[in-house]
Amino acid sequence: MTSVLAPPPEGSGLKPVPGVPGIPYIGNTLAVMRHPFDYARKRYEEFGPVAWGWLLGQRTVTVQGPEAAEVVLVNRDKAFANGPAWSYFIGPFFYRGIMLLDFEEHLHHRRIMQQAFTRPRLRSYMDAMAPGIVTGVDAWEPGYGFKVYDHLKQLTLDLATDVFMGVELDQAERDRVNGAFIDAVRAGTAYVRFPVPGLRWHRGLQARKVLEEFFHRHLPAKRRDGGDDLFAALCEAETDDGHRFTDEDVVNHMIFALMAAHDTTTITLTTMAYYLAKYPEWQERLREESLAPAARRGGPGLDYADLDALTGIDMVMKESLRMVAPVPALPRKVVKDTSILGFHIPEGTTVVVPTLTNHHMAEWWPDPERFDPERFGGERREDKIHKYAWSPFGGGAHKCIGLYFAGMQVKTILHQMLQRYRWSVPARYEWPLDTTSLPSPKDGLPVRLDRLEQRG
Ligand code: HEM
Repeated sequence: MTSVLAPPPEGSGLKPVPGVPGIPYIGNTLAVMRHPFDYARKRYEEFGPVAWGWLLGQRTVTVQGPEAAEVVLVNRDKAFANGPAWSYFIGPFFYRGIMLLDFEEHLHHRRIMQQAFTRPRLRSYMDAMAPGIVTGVDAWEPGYGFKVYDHLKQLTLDLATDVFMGVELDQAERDRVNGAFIDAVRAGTAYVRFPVPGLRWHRGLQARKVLEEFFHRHLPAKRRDGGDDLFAALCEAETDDGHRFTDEDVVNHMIFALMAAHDTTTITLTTMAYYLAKYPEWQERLREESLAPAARRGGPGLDYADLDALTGIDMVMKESLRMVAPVPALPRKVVKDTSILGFHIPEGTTVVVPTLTNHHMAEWWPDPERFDPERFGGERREDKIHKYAWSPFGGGAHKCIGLYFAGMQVKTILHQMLQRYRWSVPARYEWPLDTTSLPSPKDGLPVRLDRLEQRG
């Protein structure tokens, strides 16, 4: 039954937010998680861009389309806060990560962190990352049933240890830290959200302790010796007016950055691999493009300067991020009464920008279910229809600080995959995408992987 979220203040001229809330607390959570696209479409047809319902135990307003996304993400009114919204999911494990800070404090940290993502820094991360990518991809064993998602997840995790931490670890310590990191990430999606020994939430809390102890132990040497890794960069980062991170800040930001970078990059690469398997003509086109810098230089490597020339990979990456946004929804808590597109939004409400489904709205994207990288190319540039139509990296003050890093890492890995292997899936294969947490293929994306003879 339709009901309104809250009556707008008299004389405000605002409209109440409509919706079908469902059973209190439970609401439509299962439908949203299992069938996000159908659910979003139906809701939009019935209520338009702003509607409410119970979601994950909270009164939640979901805003659809780029116009409403812009209001929330740009946040001119400072009415939408990240910390209280994201903390509900990941707070105990990613405590004081930059995405969980707000307003002045967030800006202060962001200005310092920006120093770790400058062009020269990115260039040196890329140099540090390249050998690990070559070795990691080259070690894959061709054959049938090669699980792309699982292998990419392992590769990006190994790279995170090298490029993010820059600490020499023996295998046992590497496994211990990687295991703790995986437990911390998993804990966010625990059903039992309090510490019962042996269950996810408890393991997440234990993992947080392991990670804190690890980074604190290595911090003095990092501060002293520096390096080409993100850990060193955060230790050294300093704004023009002399602000730096404390030891606590560095540890909190490292733990958060590992999480922010790992699954997102893995999902992007897996989606690209999936569509390139389904559309072999695109795979061949990208392979030719990838072989060009290799032929020029006489080796399979890639320079930072080569990245811009990989226009096909860039279009496929953008289209893959449109088809499957790795961060499917951006939650915010309303910290003072405000409005979105003329609707009254009371303090205390949770607001969600559903990036995953926004990218499939027929109102903004022609033939949205079609994989069509050319929509990002030449004259078409369909993303230009609205600044927030394509927003896999979010927007506003919290826009992904690692987006260039992500582009660099994704393109470098794909470049190596294209030169070494051809991969394919059976003609009618459709991947079973799990959307109950961050999107990922339930079957790990099994492909037939064939090794190519190296040219050049
Ligand atoms: C394709 C890969 C990636 C995607 C799709 C992605 C997506 C996002 C999104 C949507 C946000 C904004 C969340 C919000 O507004 O609530 C975000 C924030 C962030 N991302 Fe990424 N990300 C990616 C890769 C990375 C990488 C590689 C790094 C680090 C090297 C990174 C570090 C961060 C950080 C630190 C924030 C918080 C920024 C802030 O709050 O100021 N991300 N990311």
